[in-house]
Amino acid sequence: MTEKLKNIAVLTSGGDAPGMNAAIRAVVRACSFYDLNCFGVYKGYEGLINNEMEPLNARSVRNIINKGGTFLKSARSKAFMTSEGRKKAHGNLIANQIDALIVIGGDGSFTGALKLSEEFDFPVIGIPGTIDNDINGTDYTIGYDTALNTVVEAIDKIRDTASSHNRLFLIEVMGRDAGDIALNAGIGAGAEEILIPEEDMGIDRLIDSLKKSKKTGKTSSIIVVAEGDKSGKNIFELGEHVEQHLDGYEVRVSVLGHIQRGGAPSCYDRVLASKLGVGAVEALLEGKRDIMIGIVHKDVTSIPLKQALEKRDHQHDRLIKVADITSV
Ligand SMILES: Nc1ncnc2c1ncn2[C@@H]1O[C@H](COP(=O)(O)OP(=O)(O)O)[C@@H](O)[C@H]1O
Ligand SMILES: O=P(O)(O)OC[C@H]1O[C@](O)(COP(=O)(O)O)[C@@H](O)[C@@H]1O
Ligand SMILES: [Mg+2]
Repeated sequence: MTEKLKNIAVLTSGGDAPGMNAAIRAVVRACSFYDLNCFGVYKGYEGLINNEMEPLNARSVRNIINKGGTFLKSARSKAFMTSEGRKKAHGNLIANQIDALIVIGGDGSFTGALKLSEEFDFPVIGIPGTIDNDINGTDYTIGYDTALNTVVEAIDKIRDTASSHNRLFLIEVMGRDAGDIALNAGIGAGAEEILIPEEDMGIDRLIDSLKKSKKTGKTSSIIVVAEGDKSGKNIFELGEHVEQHLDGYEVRVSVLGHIQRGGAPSCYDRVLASKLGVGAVEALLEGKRDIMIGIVHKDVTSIPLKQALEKRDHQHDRLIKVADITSV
């Protein structure tokens, strides 16, 4: 593909993540460096279907490395889930003489990109951008580090109230299917208990554990609950259950919500995004396609996009033990 590679398109898709702008910037500037044309597609796959794209040059991406969100905007596109939608999207790529598409997004976006490649033999590259960190084959996804820092900062603040009022707080963090944010931010913020989607702790064990830690002299407690936890109760029901079964604490529930997705990216996310953006363009120049560019032990790596969507070995066990030990 190297000889005919001339025009690259880039889009951001799915939930926005801090560092997406830095990734777009790196893609655009790598194109400029290697003398390729870069087109920015607005609103993810929705914009691809509606032909909302324009050329970007090195100056189009000035002053965005420090900004959260994505200036290309993002979308969850229902139309792209249909074969008619994807046909339209492909038609627009061809009409604009695009040779390859770089998709910055999460597992859903990669599934869509893979369909584009399989159905129309169109070259795609994925860059993992999601706060969830739920992608196989990369140690980190863009936005995850920033989200962790945001969550820890928020929990630190809630801890002030928890300890001043001898309260137990249940704090819901994002992560529909992945417990990475809950587990890591939970350990970082010193939570007593952490509930994640990958492991059902069971409500009885939770109550027992809270009773035990109360006996050791704790006067307040923080329970971090991932959005997708498998306790079978939503966080408010869980709060009521805990209040009914545990003496001596007032219980409060706090749902952190979308503050976790916003804000200036951390330095780690900016550097990660820059490495992956450059890596994506260089991979295309090397003739690679249908891969995800990731980071493994500090090295920029590539794996087939299909593999990026496989169930990952999240290695939560060690962290769960660390959480148990450090919250004793
Ligand atoms: N099975 C699928 N087939 C085609 N497109 C998909 C599929 N799953 C997701 N997509 C596209 O990718 C978009 C983003 O996926 P989503 O799961 O919302 O976010 P993320 O990429 O962050 O996981 C969806 O809105 C849809 O347009
Ligand atoms: O913003 P929305 O549409 O409510 O989506 C919320 C979901 O988006 C996320 O923040 C990010 O998920 P994706 O990266 O898969 O889009 C999840 O943690 C959360 O469940
Ligand atoms: Mg996802």
